[in-house]
Amino acid sequence: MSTTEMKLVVVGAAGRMGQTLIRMVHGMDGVRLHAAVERPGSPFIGRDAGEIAGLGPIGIAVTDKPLEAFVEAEGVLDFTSPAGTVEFAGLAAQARIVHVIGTTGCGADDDAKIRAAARHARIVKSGNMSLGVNLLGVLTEKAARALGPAGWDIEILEMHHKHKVDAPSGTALLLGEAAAKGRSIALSENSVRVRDGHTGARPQGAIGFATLRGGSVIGEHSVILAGEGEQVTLSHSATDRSIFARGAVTAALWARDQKPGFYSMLDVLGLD
Ligand SMILES: NC(=O)C1=CN([C@@H]2O[C@H](COP(=O)(O)OP(=O)(O)OC[C@H]3O[C@@H](n4cnc5c(N)ncnc54)[C@H](OP(=O)(O)O)[C@@H]3O)[C@@H](O)[C@H]2O)C=CC1
Ligand SMILES: O=C(O)C1=N[C@H](C(=O)O)C[C@H](O)C1
Repeated sequence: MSTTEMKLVVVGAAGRMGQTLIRMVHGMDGVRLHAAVERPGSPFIGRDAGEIAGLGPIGIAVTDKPLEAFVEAEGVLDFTSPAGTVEFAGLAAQARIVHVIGTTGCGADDDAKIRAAARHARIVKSGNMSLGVNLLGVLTEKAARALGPAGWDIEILEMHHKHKVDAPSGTALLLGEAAAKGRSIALSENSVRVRDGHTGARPQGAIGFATLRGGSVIGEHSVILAGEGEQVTLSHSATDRSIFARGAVTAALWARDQKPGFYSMLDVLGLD
């Protein structure tokens, strides 16, 4: 068990999650902000990370040199974009450090590269870092298993702020995977992600997704289990982004003492 403060780098430091992470790392025991990174050409390069996050100056200027930041650090907190995350995973592997990935919308090629980086980096990746959503995933798996493969239809509904660029959300997909696991089926072969026009009747056993976007909603997710004459809804509401940042820092501290590999928040939280 490590006893010194863990030195963490926040990438995407000026983003919604980047700023939340800087405030969380600044206020938490056992961790210290080592560096803050944005892409070359960003107007935030050279500015004080604390000022951007609303803390006032903390003496850490935002840099566009991630590898220089990583080699002297122990972990990186990454809520950026799929392309950024693939690049940062390679650099975290070179630096042999922890890489906590909250970025959503990664494709199969991105995920293959991230898993390759996990030969040398300790990577924790999850579509949602909050305790509540990971508990909801466990409950969804149990409910899907208990209700059996047919008879009850599963629909996953999510709503997020108008700036979100990927759909369905990483959380919706995490919940879909949990439902599929409970039913012992592959989500990729049993999901309906879009409906429009004359769709025909609902395929039996499908897991459906519906996406809403608008305003400043941080994250709303419902798993609707629809039977004949009755319906069960399991849901989670995020009211503050600090739930994701707290989970990410918890994951970094946990991964510090693990072997290189690819882990999820279920491993971190002991829920698997
Ligand atoms: N797993 C979880 O618990 C959560 C996951 N998320 C996910 O985190 C991601 C970020 O969300 P959010 O903070 O709202 O988004 P923002 O757009 O507010 O922030 C993203 C930041 O990352 C920067 N960035 C993107 N690509 C790169 C790159 N290649 N190199 C360096 N910096 C880069 C952006 O810079 P620029 O503006 O220049 O592109 C921006 O500053 C999304 O994928 C979102 O779904 C969000 C909340 C919780
Ligand atoms: O983009 C967001 O904001 C969020 N993204 C994650 C997702 O795609 O599920 C997690 C959270 O819901 C907020």
